[in-house]
Order: sequence, then structure tokens, then C-alpha cells
Amino acid sequence: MTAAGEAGSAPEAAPAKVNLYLHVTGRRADGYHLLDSLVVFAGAADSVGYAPAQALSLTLAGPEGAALAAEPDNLVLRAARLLAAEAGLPPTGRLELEKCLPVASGIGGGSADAAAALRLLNTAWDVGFAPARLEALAARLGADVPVCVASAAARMEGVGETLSAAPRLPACGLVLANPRLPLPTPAVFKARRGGFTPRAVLPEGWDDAATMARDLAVCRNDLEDAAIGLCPEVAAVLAALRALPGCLLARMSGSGATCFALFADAAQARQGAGMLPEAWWRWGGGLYGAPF
Ligand SMILES: C[C@](O)(CO)[C@H](O)COP(=O)(O)OP(=O)(O)OC[C@H]1O[C@@H](n2ccc(N)nc2=O)[C@H](O)[C@@H]1O
Ligand SMILES: Nc1ncnc2c1ncn2[C@@H]1O[C@H](COP(=O)(O)OP(=O)(O)OP(=O)(O)O)[C@@H](O)[C@H]1O
Repeated sequence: MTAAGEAGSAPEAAPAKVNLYLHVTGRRADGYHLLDSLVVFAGAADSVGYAPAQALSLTLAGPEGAALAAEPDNLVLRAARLLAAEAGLPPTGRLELEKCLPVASGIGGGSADAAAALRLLNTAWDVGFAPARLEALAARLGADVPVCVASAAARMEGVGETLSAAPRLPACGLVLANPRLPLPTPAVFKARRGGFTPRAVLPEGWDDAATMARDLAVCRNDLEDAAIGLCPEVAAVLAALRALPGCLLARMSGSGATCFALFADAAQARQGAGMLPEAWWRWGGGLYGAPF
């Protein structure tokens, strides 16, 4: 155990993933859908903390923690047990999950938590697996977990395990809004109707948010209609986002119900989030890791 491990590790951020577009390009024989998606990470995040202890445990904190109180199989614990088994170690430690992202909401909160736990424990337990090995483990926890291991913008294909470089992203602002209605991913995939959408054609990069929004406008989220069928409030969230001053593009993320809007900068996005109904979960800011 390292000195840092004995004192407990610094909390690991678990940022929200946002699917700027999501094309369903095909379907595998096992029923899983083949996707093409541009994934970015927002400044909105959960965090996972660790302190050494003989037995593995998890405590929940944060504004959305109560929503997981009855969850028998938290992804953080599943990630910890999987890493321990692969490393040939007993799973140990007191984990704390500060839950700020709404549960079952299309921004991969559970996936981000699982990936953060893999990163944190890979260091705290001195396992030392390379990122590629962590990504392979992550794929066993869920389709969205591999992209969350690096928590950096990426193009995601296959069922989520094929990651490649994203176009160079400009500075931009993001608003996230959720009507506080959970929408489980399996139900949305099941309700999807229609054919497949080709892989998107993307440039090498964008110099400003308006150009990026213009190019992304020809893409779509192929789960949006199914999500609106199951949760009509998604349409109201999209309408409210599109009405915000400075909104360049609004679309649903993942399987919903969270929708995002793109802005020229983080300040405009923060202002926009403040104009949305208080009953919704809403967040405004920049991309994860951006200077502000
Ligand atoms: C919609 C996305 O959020 C886009 O980023 C992800 O593809 C979903 O990732 P996730 O929540 O980690 O999904 P998982 O927990 O692996 O799968 C939940 C369920 O969604 C469906 N599913 C998921 C991913 C995928 N590529 N095809 C699917 O059909 C399957 O019915 C699966 O049983
Ligand atoms: N740490 C966690 N955070 C959130 N959900 C968790 C966690 N651990 C287990 N879960 C379970 O996982 C489910 C959330 O998965 P789901 O894929 O629907 O939503 P999501 O994490 O918002 O991601 P997506 O973008 O894929 O929709 C919840 O129903 C919850 O019971």
C-alpha cells in the first residue's frame, strides 16, 4: 500500500458523458445495437472517494444519492470486485460515491462512476493495469463504461467498445436538462422503430461552436423518438432548450431523458441553465477539463 493509499486517495471525478449524436448503424445477432456516436464529457460530475479498510463498502452522498439507496448492485462495487478478481486481490476499502448526476438519465452517470472506481482502485491497490486493459474490463460492466475510462472526447462505435479520436473540439458551452423522470436504457432500445442510419461524416476538427453545431445538425439521435414515446416530457425539454438565447443545437443524449444544448461559451450556457424550470435537473458550463 502506498502512502497516498493509507491516507485515502483524492476523490476521482466521474464526469457526465454527452452523445452529441447517436446513430444506430446496425444490430448484432445477440440483439445489441451497433452505434456511431461522438461522445464528449461535461463539467457536471459525480465523484468517487477511497480510504483503506479491510472490507469493501460503499456509502452514498450527494443530492442524487438517495435514488440509489435501494440499488442492490451499484456499478462502483461491481467495478471494484471485477478489478480485484482480475488482479488476484481481495476487494477492500471504504468507497464513497458523491452522486450529483441523475440516475438512469442518458448521461452515463453509473458508467462514469464505474470507470472512476476502476481508475481510482487501479492506483490505490497498486494494480497498475494499462488503460487498454482497464477499457477491456470496463466493457464487461456496460457499453458506456469503456469511453468513460479516459473520460475524454471520443468517437464511439461497435456496441461502445470501439473508440477512436474525436474531431478537434472548439471551446463551447453545454446545458444539460432532465425532467426528473428516469428512463432505463433497455426500454428505449426496445421501443425503437425504423431502420439504420449511416455512420456520420465528420471533419478533422472545428474552430468554433457554431460550425460544430452546423455540422452536427445533419446528424441525429436515433433513440429520440422512442424516448419521447415513453417519456413525452423529453419533447418539452428539447423545446425549452431550443428557446434559450444563444442555443446553437439541442438534442437528446444517449437513451434520455437528459437533453443537451450547445452554446458558444460556458458563461452563456450557465445563464441558459438558470432560465429552465426549477423542477428539472439542470446544469450549465463547459466541457470537462476546459479552463472554465
Ligand atoms: C445509449 C448509450 O448510452 C449511448 O452512449 C449506450 O449505448 C448505453 O450504454 P449502457 O447504459 O452502458 O448500456 P448497457 O448497460 O451495456 O446495456 C443496457 C441495455 O441497452 C441495450 N443496448 C445497449 C448498448 C448497445 N450498444 N445496444 C443495446 O441494445 C441492451 O438492451 C442492453 O441490455
Ligand atoms: N453508481 C450508479 N449510478 C447510476 N446508476 C447506477 C449506479 N449503479 C447502478 N446503477 C443502475 O444502473 C441504471 C442506470 O443505467 P442506465 O444505463 O439506464 O442510465 P445512465 O447511467 O444514465 O446511462 P445511459 O447514458 O446509458 O442511459 C440505474 O437504473 C441504476 O439502478
